[in-house]
Amino acid sequence: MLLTFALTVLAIALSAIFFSFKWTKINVGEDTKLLKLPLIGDLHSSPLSKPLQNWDSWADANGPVAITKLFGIIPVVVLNSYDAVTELFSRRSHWYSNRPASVSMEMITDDKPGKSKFTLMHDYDEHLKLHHRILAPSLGALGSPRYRPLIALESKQLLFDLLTAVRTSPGEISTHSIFPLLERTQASIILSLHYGLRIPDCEEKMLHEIINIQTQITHVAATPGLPDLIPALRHVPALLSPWKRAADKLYAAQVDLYMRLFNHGRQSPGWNSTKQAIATAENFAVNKVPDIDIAFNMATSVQGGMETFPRQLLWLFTAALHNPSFVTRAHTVLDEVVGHDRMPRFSDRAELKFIDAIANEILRWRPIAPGAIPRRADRDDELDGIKIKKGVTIMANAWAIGRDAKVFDPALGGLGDFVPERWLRVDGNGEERLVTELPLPVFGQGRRMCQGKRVATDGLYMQIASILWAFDIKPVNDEVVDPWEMAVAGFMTMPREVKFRLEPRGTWSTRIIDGEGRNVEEKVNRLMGVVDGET
Ligand code: HEM
Repeated sequence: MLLTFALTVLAIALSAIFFSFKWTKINVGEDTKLLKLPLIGDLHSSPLSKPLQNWDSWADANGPVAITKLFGIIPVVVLNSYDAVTELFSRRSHWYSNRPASVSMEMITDDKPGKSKFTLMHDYDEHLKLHHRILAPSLGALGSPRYRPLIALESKQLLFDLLTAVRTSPGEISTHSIFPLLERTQASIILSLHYGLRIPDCEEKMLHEIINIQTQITHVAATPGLPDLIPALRHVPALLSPWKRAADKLYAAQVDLYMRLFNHGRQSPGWNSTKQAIATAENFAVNKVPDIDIAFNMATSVQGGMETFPRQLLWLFTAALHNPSFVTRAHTVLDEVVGHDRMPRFSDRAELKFIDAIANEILRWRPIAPGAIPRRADRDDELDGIKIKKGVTIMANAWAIGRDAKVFDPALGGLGDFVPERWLRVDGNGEERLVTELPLPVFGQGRRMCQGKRVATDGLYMQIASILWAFDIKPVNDEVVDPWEMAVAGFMTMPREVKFRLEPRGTWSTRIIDGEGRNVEEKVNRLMGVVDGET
């Protein structure tokens, strides 16, 4: 009891110091050092509205492996080159496949150190391997193509929703106003496939319930709290600990939501990832996997797919306003391959390499998680003469790796510029091919890399092809867009609000969208194996 009391007093004192420090920093003006990005924080002194502006010069000055101290106390190793990240996360993956300890993430899933129910934060042990195995049949090379028909149908509704927005309030189109439409599209794809749960419109109550929980979790993951600084605080009982009370409340809300979703998946007609996960767990696990464990495994995947994708796609509009020449080329290619009588399809993909080149360039140029999701070193090590201490946090700088001149040839276009052509090569037969050997660092690397990469790249192909087939993206009043302007959301960066004009490319495109973009629900139900009249 005495220990508890002492800890609480210490915590309150530290909390006061911590928050007064944060408050003072935040109120000193735009261009001073501020807490902006998780981990990257204020290391590189960029202005608040352009949080990555000085990140390139910081990485250049500090070399491929940089050791820095967050708040002057917490050491962080930043990997700024593809060679460095490949050496540690792929070749030495045995010691670099765990996340830094996150007491808060363990508290909000009511679990022990390294055992967060959230797959993303769990240590790489037999249990996590089982989680990966459970997801693989849905998200891996064999499973992910199942998503394509659904991605294609939801992209049709996306065009219909965008057209409706243009018709109802043409002057209001902006990255902020269309974000909910992109968010609905991705949520519907991911939730239909995980639980057989379609999201027909942006107002759907369940959509907002899920987003609300996800936002709270990302906030906890990206903003270390006092129990992360003083792990013993996790043992203070709820009665005395505001952190424990808040964590218990969030855990209870998650259990309630994830179990409802899990049961929906189990009971829905037709195939979905929940049913697949239950079957895989029965086949491979030595002991029965508790439902709650599978429910959190699904929820991690859902959050991975929903939070990232729409923010990444939003950069398409900024890129188009900043560098319209690629849109002109995309229109020419789409007109040749798809024409004006139908929407783009997955079967066009081999001839629409330029669309995949645009998708890859968006992921390279503006990786939404510029510092990826951090790892921890599990032994004392050394790289390029830099000593890495066991337990230290390691960050793969996806932003810098996408600008690594040893990997991406600057002769094909400035590495800070948006140049989709760098992803195309003419082979020995004179055929243009998509370059697949270059890395996409935004998905991470090694054993903990993104499990949903295929679903994400398939979605980008189809949604970019559909949007550019249907619309022209033009500036309002010749306004010049500054692509350095970004907002920070958890571990992610997204474009600041930009107004633009979304112009249908012709009556042919509006006619087809009006015809095919309505009543997607019925087709999705058929696809998902829902008998007419049932849901
Ligand atoms: C543009 C879209 C996406 C981006 C940028 C992205 C990015 C990431 C990153 C950076 C990681 C951590 C990688 C590492 O530590 O090396 C990750 C992990 C993960 N992602 Fe994604 N992701 C995307 C889409 C998706 C989708 C569509 C799904 C599923 C449907 C998904 C599921 C997951 C899962 C389950 C993990 C956890 C892997 C682990 O910790 O072992 N992601 N993602």
